[in-house]
Amino acid sequence: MLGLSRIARDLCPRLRKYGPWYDINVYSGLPSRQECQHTRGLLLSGNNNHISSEAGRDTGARGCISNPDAVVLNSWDSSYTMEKSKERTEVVLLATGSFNPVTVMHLRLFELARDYLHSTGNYKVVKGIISPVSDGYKKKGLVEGQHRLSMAQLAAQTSDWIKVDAWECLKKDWTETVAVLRHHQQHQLLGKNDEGNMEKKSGSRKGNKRKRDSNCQDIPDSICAESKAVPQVKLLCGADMLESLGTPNLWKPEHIVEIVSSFGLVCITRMGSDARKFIYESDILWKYRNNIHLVEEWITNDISSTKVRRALRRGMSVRYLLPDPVLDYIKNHDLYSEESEEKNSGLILEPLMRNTKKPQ
Ligand SMILES: Nc1ncnc2c1ncn2[C@@H]1O[C@H](COP(=O)(O)OP(=O)(O)OP(=O)(O)O)[C@@H](O)[C@H]1O
Ligand SMILES: O=C(O)c1ccc[n+]([C@@H]2O[C@H](COP(=O)([O-])O)[C@@H](O)[C@H]2O)c1
Repeated sequence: MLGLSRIARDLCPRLRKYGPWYDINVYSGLPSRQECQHTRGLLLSGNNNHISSEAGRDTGARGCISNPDAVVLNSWDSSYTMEKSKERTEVVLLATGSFNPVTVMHLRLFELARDYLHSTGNYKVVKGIISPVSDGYKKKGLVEGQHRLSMAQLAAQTSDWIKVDAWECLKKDWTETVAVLRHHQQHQLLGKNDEGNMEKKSGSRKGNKRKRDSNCQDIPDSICAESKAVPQVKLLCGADMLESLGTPNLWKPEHIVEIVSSFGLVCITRMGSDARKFIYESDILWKYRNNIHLVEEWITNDISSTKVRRALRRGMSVRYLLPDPVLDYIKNHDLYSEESEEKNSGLILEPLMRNTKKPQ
């Protein structure tokens, strides 16, 4: 802890020579991510240390601790620095849901979110993750996780940046979404550190991938090897999922706070849901509204998995609503029928079950 404060103090004069806008002010506690939107610079720490140290008092800029546990320098005057460094905060978009089955609209969510984030000039989306929910979610009509995973994988084959992750889906028990976000954020953190360690071991810096930051020229190698900020994982959802945050006993209030304060949401509008109104009417969401990106889908498209399953049960065509390989998979495995729709019938959805359990 003290070592980190010392490093921060040490770096301050070095950075200041690049301009008066830099100041390092390492806060205790977790600021919301919107305070860290333009993160870049030095990754100083892992683990659960919330560091409290002041290393300068010039007006203008500050560094902050962003979850999970990375200390980064960021600029107060973002527009100036953006122009100067052309660096944008890297983002990983995580979509959770049943994907029962995955539809083309699920893939569209990623494209819409990426376009929007790029258009702000502040973000660079580096990856999209589809994380189908576990069978333990116990939603009515939920077919086996292995099938939902396979279909999602077939759908994602058409994209070079959207991937499917099986971690959540293959667990026997249902995992709360905040834990899925934490898992993927941790994965990003470890990934970056591994990359740094590999470079240190091999002594090489390949191509442009890990180019040394020019602000970092005379900073010790041991720190600069980890100089790229860790991508932020943000939850990607449709407006109906956002509205589900208001369903009594479905989401834990502290999880909602963590999702919107520490991670952030990218929400795509959807017919039948009024996300703006919902945010306005929720004190928690309103407080963190700067960390909720609402993306208008102008080419409205109300494809839903429920409607697709209904059409399949009735022998109606769903071609062009799902990628062809997904359609073939459904046919080959005879996936959706009246019988499959009765799966979990009469069971209580796992989150409701957990949140309404009476204390012993
Ligand atoms: N047409 C759509 N517009 C906006 N968001 C959508 C749309 N379809 C799905 N989503 C979003 O995709 C995510 C995963 O959704 P999910 O797997 O529940 O599919 P779904 O089509 O909403 O299913 P269902 O019809 O059973 O509710 C959720 O965040 C959901 O809001
Ligand atoms: O984390 C929670 O408390 C929580 C409560 C309810 C639902 N979720 C997640 O929200 C998603 C909802 O998917 P779906 O298909 O029911 O719309 C799914 O990924 C669930 O795990 C998450």
